[in-house]
Amino acid sequence: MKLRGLYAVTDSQLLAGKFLAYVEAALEGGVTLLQYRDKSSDEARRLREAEALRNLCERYKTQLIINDDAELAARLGVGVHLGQTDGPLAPVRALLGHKAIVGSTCHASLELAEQAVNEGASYVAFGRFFNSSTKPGAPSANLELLEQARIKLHVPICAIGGITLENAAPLVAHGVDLLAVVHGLFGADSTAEVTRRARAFNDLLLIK
Ligand SMILES: Cc1ncc(COP(=O)(O)OP(=O)(O)O)c(N)n1
Ligand SMILES: Cc1nc(C(=O)O)sc1CCOP(=O)(O)O
Ligand SMILES: [Mg+2]
Repeated sequence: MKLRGLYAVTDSQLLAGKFLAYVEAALEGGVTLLQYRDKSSDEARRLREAEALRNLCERYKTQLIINDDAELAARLGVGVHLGQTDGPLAPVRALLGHKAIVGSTCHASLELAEQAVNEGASYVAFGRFFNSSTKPGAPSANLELLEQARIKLHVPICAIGGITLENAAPLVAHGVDLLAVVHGLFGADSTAEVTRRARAFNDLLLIK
């Protein structure tokens, strides 16, 4: 299966009080991957919310990815996204099996990306490409990196960090398959606007 499209990433603060309504609005507009990103240590809430997202994703035929937490991903039978400080990829690939989606943060490094692919990553994520209010301190990446990545790597390429409808087109033109977005999708003032934005991201990626 070729991974290409909008990669919606949740944010617990931004979505407080409207979590499932906004996520469903995004799914309504079309989401290829949905990442549950919750940096809290409230395990009971994390399990509850992740289960609710898995049910929603099943209804919309969207793939759920859990950020950071391979154990939770294994428990739910879904994918996982790991950063450079979230532990090694190979044992997680072994835990989740060959069909699971396992993503890896590679910042602006082709070397990290090649290593991730060798360890079994399903996609590699580069960023941040623009200023991000969600993660202002993330290291920055640029468009030239994407051209080299497109030539060297044979897995889907994900871009993240400050992506909006206004600045995403050059990323797509430089070969990005997955646009990972928090604020540019969920920082909307209505569910209707979230759905409109999701559709517009898909239009940018020429996805029906
Ligand atoms: C799609 C995607 N790309 C990058 C990240 C960042 O992962 P990481 O560096 O582990 O940082 P946290 O998100 O865990 O704070 C991501 N989550 N998703
Ligand atoms: C979670 C995350 N990781 C990043 C990286 O560069 O690795 S940037 C980022 C935040 C993405 O949120 P927004 O779309 O609101 O900028
Ligand atoms: Mg992480």
